[in-house]
Amino acid sequence: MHDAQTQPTVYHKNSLGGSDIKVEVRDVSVSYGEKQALFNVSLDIPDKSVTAFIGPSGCGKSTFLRCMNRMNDTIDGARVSGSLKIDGAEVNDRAVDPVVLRASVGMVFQKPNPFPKSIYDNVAYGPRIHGLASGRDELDAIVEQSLRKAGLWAEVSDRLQDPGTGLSGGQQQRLVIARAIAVNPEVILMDEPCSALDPIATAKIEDLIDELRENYCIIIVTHSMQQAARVSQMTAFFHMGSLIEVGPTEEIFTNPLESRTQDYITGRFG
Ligand SMILES: Nc1ncnc2c1ncn2[C@@H]1O[C@H](COP(=O)(O)OP(=O)(O)OP(=O)(O)O)[C@@H](O)[C@H]1O
Repeated sequence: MHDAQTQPTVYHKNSLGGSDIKVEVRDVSVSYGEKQALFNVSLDIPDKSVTAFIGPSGCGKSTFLRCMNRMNDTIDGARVSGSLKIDGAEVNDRAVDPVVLRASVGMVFQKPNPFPKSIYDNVAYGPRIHGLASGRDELDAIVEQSLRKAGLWAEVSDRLQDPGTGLSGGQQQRLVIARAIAVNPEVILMDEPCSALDPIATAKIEDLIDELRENYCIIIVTHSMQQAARVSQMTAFFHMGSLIEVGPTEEIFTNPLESRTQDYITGRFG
C-alpha cells in the first residue's frame, strides 16, 4: 500500500506556475473532526478552461471542490487550512462574505436542484438578491441571456412561468446552470453533474460545458474517465486525500507518470 499522504504531487507542465491562472491553491488541507480528508493540496487552475478532478470514491474530490466557495464552512467540525486565491484574492479571508463568494463561484450538484419556483424565478432569483438588474426589462434580459447560454431558451421560452421542477432531469440541470450563470460567476463548480442523467442529456451537458469554457473557469468532479477525457483540458488525480498527479488531460490519459494514476485510469482500481 502506498502512503499517499507523504508523496509529493507530480506536476506536468503548466499545472503549477503556468499562465492565465484563475485559482491558485497552496497547501490546502481539510479535516472533519479528527479525520483528515485532504492533505496539502497545491495546484493552479487555469481560466477559460475545464479542469477535471478524478479519483476513487472518498479520495477527497468533493471536499476539495467545496473549498473553492467555502461550502465546507457549512459542515460542522470541518476545518480548512492553507491558501486558496481566486484572481489573487484569498477565499479564506475572514473579510470575504461567503454569500457573495458563492455567487461568483457557482455550484452545480449531482442531482439537479431547481428551486420550487417558476423557470423564470429560478434564474431571476440570484440577480434579484444581488441587485444586478435595475428594472423588469433588465431582469427579463438577464433571464433570457442566461437561459440561452445554458442552451435551454428554445425549449422553455414559451413556458417561463411553469415550475422548474416540471422539466426533465437534463433540462433541470441546464436550468441550474442558467441560474449559476445569471449572477456573472467567475468560476463554475460541477460535482458529477451528469451522474443522474441519461446519455443524451449527458451529451447535451458536455456540449454545454465545452461552450461555457470560452467564458468561465470550470471545475468538474467526475467518475467517468471518458467524460474527463472528453470535456477537460486539465486533469487532477486524487487518491486517499492527496493530489497525486496533475497536468494536461491528454498527457494524464496517454502518459501518466505515476503508477496509481495509470492503475486508476485503466480501471485497475477505484
Ligand atoms: N461531512 C462530512 N463529515 C465527515 N466526513 C466527511 C464529510 N464529507 C466527506 N467526509 C469524508 O472525507 C473523505 C473524502 O470525502 P469526499 O466526499 O470529499 O470524497 P470524494 O472523492 O468526493 O468521494 P465520492 O467520489 O464518493 O463522492 C471521505 O473519507 C469522507 O468519508
